[in-house]
Amino acid sequence: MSSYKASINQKILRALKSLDQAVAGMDGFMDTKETPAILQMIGGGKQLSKNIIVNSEIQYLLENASREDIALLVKSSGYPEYLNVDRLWYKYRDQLIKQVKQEEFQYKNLVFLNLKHEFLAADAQYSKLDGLLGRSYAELKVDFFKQTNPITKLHSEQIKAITDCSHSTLLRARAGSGKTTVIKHKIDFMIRHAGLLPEDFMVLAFNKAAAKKIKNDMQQEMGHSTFENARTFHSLAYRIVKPNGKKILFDCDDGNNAKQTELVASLLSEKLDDELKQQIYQFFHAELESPKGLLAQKDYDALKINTNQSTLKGDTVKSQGEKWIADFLFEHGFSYSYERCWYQGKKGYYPPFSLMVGSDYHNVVIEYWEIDEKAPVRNAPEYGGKSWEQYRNEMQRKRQYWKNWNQQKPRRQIFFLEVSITDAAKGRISFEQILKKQFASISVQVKRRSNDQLLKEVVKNGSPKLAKMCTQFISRAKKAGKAPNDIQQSVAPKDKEKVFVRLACKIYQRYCQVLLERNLIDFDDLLELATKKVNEKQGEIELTEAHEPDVSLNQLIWLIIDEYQDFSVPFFNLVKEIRQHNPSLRLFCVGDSWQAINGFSGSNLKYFNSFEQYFPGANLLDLQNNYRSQANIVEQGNKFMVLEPGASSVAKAEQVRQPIQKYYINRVYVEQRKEFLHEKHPDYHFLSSETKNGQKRSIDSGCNMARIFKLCYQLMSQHSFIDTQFMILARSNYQAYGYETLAKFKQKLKKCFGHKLQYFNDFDAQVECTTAHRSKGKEADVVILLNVNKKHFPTVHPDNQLYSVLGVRCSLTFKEEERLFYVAITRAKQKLYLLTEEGQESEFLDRIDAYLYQFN
Ligand SMILES: Nc1ncnc2c1ncn2[C@@H]1O[C@H](COP(=O)(O)OP(=O)(O)OP(=O)(O)O)[C@@H](O)[C@H]1O
Repeated sequence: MSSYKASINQKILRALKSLDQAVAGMDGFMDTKETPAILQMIGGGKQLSKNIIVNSEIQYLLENASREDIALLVKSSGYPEYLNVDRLWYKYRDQLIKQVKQEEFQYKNLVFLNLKHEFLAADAQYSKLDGLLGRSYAELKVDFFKQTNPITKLHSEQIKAITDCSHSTLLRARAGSGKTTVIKHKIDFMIRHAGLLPEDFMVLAFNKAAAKKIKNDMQQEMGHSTFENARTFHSLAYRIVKPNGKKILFDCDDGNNAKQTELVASLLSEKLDDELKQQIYQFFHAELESPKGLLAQKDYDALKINTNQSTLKGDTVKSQGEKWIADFLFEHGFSYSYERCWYQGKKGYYPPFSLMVGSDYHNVVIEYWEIDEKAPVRNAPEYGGKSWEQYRNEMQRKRQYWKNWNQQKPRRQIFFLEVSITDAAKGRISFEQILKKQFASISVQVKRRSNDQLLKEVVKNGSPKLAKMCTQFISRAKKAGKAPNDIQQSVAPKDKEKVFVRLACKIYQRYCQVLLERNLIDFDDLLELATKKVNEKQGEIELTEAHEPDVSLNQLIWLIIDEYQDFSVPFFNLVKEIRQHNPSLRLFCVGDSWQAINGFSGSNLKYFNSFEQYFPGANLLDLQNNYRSQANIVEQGNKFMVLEPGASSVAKAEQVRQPIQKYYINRVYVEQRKEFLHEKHPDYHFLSSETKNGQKRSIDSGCNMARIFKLCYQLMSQHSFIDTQFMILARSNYQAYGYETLAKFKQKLKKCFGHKLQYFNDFDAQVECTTAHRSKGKEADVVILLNVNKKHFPTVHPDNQLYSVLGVRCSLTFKEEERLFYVAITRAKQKLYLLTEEGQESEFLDRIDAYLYQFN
């Protein structure tokens, strides 16, 4: 018999004995030494009827055992024969239930009375009773909450978390399950029932906006006007360190490291000897090594499909072959447009390179083919989802397109040059010779620009990017506790990575020196200094500013951490140090392992997955329901993450089930023919132009942005402008042309609505344009996700390979991209639109049910 079953049987027998005696009219008894103490506890000083304990056992029996079970058990256990099970069962059952209910009611009232007056003290006592009583104490607290908040809409699973008082708790829950809601109600509840003050709590959020929202909601929604203490880790560290005299190297405590990047950029330019210039050139010239063999096949495939190569000019292209062409053109002074749109009917065709050679219009087009047409073995392009035959047919169509073009436009001839993987097979030098011959065949002589000129331009174009990469390198190295020398001594990386690591270490060394010389500290230093100071002062640290209520680290009662899945080494060290000196500080962490998306800033899921290891004796709680989104969105989110460990979510929101809609952006037609366009034309607002020297010219050739604006406009117009909240999400801030920030994108989108703008209640408040990363914790009725294309979702940035000495792995990056997509799609309450391009669909789209729609 399993030990579980044995313990149940024992419980039944014990209850049976009590039942027997209760029926015999005896006062209930319990042969345990603890009894008086327990009764004392429940009664809060008063002695309660012993029957309460006994009755809870009887109730257990009545609820858990059938008559047959009992008879069997009695027989097998050699229980006194005078016990007549039938008599007990039928004659006294109802009477006993009534009695039990009545006594339970009294008991509950007493417990509630104590909880009401002194929740924490009572809780400390009662929590020990769990297991001895008929039902769990946590459930009893849920009843208490409901009695004191009769009109609450909160679910029992949420109330359990709200009333939980464990020393360390991790609340695990998926998107939209009400984690933030629990935090707010927990503080509110404890203020009302545990006699705590707003300043007894500190909430740590992962960005400034989230901290501000919690603070505002606590003040306005929950009515605790003096609640101030919701902040980011960096703000906490700042308040601990109070770095008088030292200047802090950041703009805000929001992970925005613009000032740090600026400093690194200045170091890059001030130390620019010839050797460094050469190294920078070498870095941008080298292509990323294929990590085949170092990665599992699946990860390698994902990397190949989803990575770009950066070029000497500073843009990104899709393959190594394209990079070689781009660099060749750059080194030989050709300016090119990458993936310019040429129309095939209403559909766009985007050959990789369009050039103007000795002409004022694009007259040379270069294609790079990813198959070997002549090889006997018909290998399909390695990645791209097309068979050899499909690819070949497409090549033929494209060739025909240029033939037709030249026949139809004899005065605007296009030279169509083709190179392929066959030409690339013998390496870069041989490939460049072939390109030279191609140009010679159309009578264009090519000449390499001077070294000086090339170095100057590459350094100028590449420095901003390199500065960002070095900043990232420095920050990762610091978080990993590695000094420049440690890194240089570790295993030598390969080629491009080697050039980068050498360069980055040089800058890192200089960066540390400059910080010392200029008395500066950065984000990472700040957290380290904070931990040291808590140690030195043994936690006796005041956090407050003039107008705020006093908050001292050692007097805090509850530390609440939101988005705990993004916890990192420096955060853990700081929390551990604070608790060292305030050991009774309760820790309540909430998070979702499916939403861990901050690996790039050093967060590590180990703190979430092994919570009990880091906080021994911890209590783990779960929320299963999703209250935000309509059922289909919840189910598609679950489906997308099906291979990830952990429970999925159950839809609870009462909204109409609707399909997820997918749109091809390249099927949106925007009128751009001058003869049809005038200010009143409906498409006019979607186009973008700039005026230079009095001349108006389009900045959106191919109307790539116009299509996005038009589709967003059309989709948003399906909903009420008065009260709908819209969220437009992009993988990164960069869009295109003049819309290099999402703020600018929003300004333009606003203009697209023309006179219809008046129908919005407040366009700026109702429409949010942001990145998938920044959308975490937010929600909207309607979400439009842009660019659900290859190389965007997922963006497995090839640069990640450059940080492998610091433990960064492509496979981990890919997982993080999946989680980012999950975050993005689960922001939607009612409607989710996914915008993609035909032929460029993200592989993520295959993993959810999204249906293709189109506007006419
Ligand atoms: N019991 C409930 N009944 C109805 N709505 C609820 C309930 N709990 C939370 N909500 C609502 O569900 C939505 C999601 O809640 P909340 O933002 O707290 O979830 P979350 O777990 O923090 O989400 P995420 O992790 O995705 O940021 C909010 O609109 C909130 O008001």
